[in-house]
Amino acid sequence: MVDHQKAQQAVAMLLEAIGEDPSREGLVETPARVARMYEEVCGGYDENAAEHLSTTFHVDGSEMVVERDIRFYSLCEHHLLPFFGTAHVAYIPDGEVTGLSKLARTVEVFARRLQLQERLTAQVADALMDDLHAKGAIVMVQAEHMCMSMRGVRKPGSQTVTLAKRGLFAQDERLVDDFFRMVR
Ligand SMILES: Nc1nc2c(ncn2[C@@H]2O[C@H](COP(=O)(O)OP(=O)(O)OP(=O)(O)O)[C@@H](O)[C@H]2O)c(=O)[nH]1
Ligand SMILES: [Zn+2]
Repeated sequence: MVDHQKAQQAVAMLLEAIGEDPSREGLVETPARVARMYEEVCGGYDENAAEHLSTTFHVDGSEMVVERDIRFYSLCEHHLLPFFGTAHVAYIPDGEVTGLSKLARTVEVFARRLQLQERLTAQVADALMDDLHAKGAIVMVQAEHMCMSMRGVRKPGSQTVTLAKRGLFAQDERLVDDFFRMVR
């Protein structure tokens, strides 16, 4: 939960710090709006991947399940600027599959926080292993970081690609190749 009073004070101070007048008409409501925005974009702190992944269905086989092109928005913890792109998530079930939407929900749980792309990628893979008890999990994230596009090194369009492999995917390169074929 966001402390709205604290967030509003902080935003008002930031507006003053950049030379703005927080009391001018267009800005009067801004601290409250920004506090509400953080409630939404950092809502993942109040959520638990294990709850989403507890919706399961029995299956006989253990074939790979892939959910690809899951669009997400997150915030980089260094600059508080967005990074956004797509996640491809796959796992090898151990008798239980989860609802398809729960894979995207798991991405949301970890994206709606202050993040590093590497940690986001790893946390989704770890949740599939720990909470869904998958035999293997693999997560590939491709994203553009606004802190590299609109400021700093100013390289719009460059994409950061991260990969996390767990369980069977860490042991068998052929499974990784299958995954890459399926998400291409
Ligand atoms: N590994 C990693 N780095 C990130 C991520 N998001 C932003 N960064 C980087 O974090 C670094 C912070 O570097 P610093 O030198 O402390 O900060 P800075 O002076 O603002 O750096 P510049 O962005 O190079 O101007 C930068 O290189 C960013 O590109 C991420 O998700 N993962
Ligand atoms: Zn950044």
